Amino acid sequence: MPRHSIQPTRSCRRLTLLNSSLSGYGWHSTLDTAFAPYAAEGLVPARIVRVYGDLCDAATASGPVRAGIAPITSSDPLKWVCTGDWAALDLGGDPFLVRALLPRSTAIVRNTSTRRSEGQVLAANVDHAVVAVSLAAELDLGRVERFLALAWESGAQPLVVLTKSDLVPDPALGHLLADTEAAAPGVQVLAVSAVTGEGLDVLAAILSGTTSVLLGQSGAGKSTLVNALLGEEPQQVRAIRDADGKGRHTTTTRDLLPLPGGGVLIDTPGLRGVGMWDAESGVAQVFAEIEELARECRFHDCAHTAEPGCAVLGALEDGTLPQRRWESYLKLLRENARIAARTDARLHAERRREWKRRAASGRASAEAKRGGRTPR
Ligand SMILES: Nc1nc2c(ncn2[C@@H]2O[C@H](COP(=O)(O)OP(=O)(O)OP(=O)(O)O)[C@@H](O)[C@H]2O)c(=O)[nH]1
Ligand SMILES: [Zn+2]
Repeated sequence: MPRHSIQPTRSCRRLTLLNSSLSGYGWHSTLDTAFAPYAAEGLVPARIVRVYGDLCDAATASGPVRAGIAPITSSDPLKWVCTGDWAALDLGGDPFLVRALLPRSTAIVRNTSTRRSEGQVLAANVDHAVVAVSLAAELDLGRVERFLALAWESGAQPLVVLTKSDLVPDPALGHLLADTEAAAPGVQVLAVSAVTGEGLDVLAAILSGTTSVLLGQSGAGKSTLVNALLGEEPQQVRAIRDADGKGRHTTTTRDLLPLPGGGVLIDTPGLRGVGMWDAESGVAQVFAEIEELARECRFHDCAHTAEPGCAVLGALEDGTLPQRRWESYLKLLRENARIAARTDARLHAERRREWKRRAASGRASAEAKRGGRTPR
C-alpha cells in the first residue's frame, strides 16, 4: 500500500457499502463526496421515486420508504423535490423526513402558470432524454426538432428513437433514419420495434446504468417501449391511499422504474406532454450547423435576409442548408421569443407591484412620522 494512502474510516466504508446497493438506482461514486457531510450527520442517501402533496416515496439501500418533505419546502418551485432527486433522509423519527437534496446534474423544467416563478422541475439528474417518434405516421422533423430543443435544454443527452420500425420496409427506413440524423446533429438515432425486437438491445445497452426519461407525442409507443425495456407486462396503474387517511385516492403510475441492466427510467405523466418550453440554448444545440454558419457571415450582426457575404443565405442557395430546416429554426426561435416575452412581462408586472407596495408603505411611514402615528 502506498505510504500516503488514507485508510477508509468505518463510516466511509459503511457509506460505500450502503450506496453500492443504490447503484441500481443510478448512484455513482461522485455522489459519495456530495453526500459525505450528510452521512456525517447520520442521514441516509435515497432516490426520490415520486412526490405527492407533502410526502414522497424514495428508494434507499435498504428498500423503499415514505418520507415527509416539509423540511425542504421552498417558495421557489425550482427547489421543490421531484422524481429523480438524490436526497438525504432522516430515518431517526416518525415520520421519516427529507432533510436535503444533493445538487442536481440536470433538470427537466416545465413552465408553470404560477405567478411567482418561471418553472417547475419535472425530473432531476437525467442522463438521457429519449425522444420517441412513431414511424406509423409521416415523419414530422419539425416536431422532432422541437422535442430535441427541450431535451438539450435539460442538460441531458438527447437520443431519438424511431418506433414501430416493423411498419416500414427497408429502403424507406434507411431514408427516414438519414433524414432524422440530418435534423439531429450530435444525437444518436435508432430504429426500434417492440414487435420484432429490432434495436431494443442497443437501446437497452445505451440506457443501462444511467437515468433516462421518455419524451414524445401520445401514441408514439412510449408505454410499449417502457414495457419492452423492463421486460414485463404493461404497467399497472394503481391507487394508493393518502397518508392522512381521509380517503382521497391518488392514481399513480410507477414514476421511477429500475431497468434490468441497472439504471432507471423516469416516466411521469407530466413529462410526456410538450407543455414545457423555454429552450433558447436547446434550440441553438438542435441547429448547431446554422449557428456555425451564422458565425461565418461577413457582418457579425447579419440578419441573414439580404446581406452581402451571408453564409446562411449562401448555404440555402447551394442547398447545403435545407429550406425546411432554416424555417423550422426560425419558427422555434419565434416561439421561444414569445414565451420569453411573456415571462418578461410577468416579471415586469411583479416588479411594478413590488415598487407600488414599497412606495405605498414609504408614504404611509412618512405620513406617520409627520402625524406622529405609527405606520400599519
Ligand atoms: N406495429 C407496432 N405497433 C406498436 C409498436 N409499439 C407500439 N405500438 C402500438 O402503438 C400504439 C401506441 O403505443 P403506446 O405505447 O400506447 O404509445 P404511448 O406513447 O405510450 O402513448 P401515450 O400513453 O398516449 O403517451 C399501440 O396501439 C401500440 O400497440 C411497435 O413497435 N410496432
Ligand atoms: Zn448571415
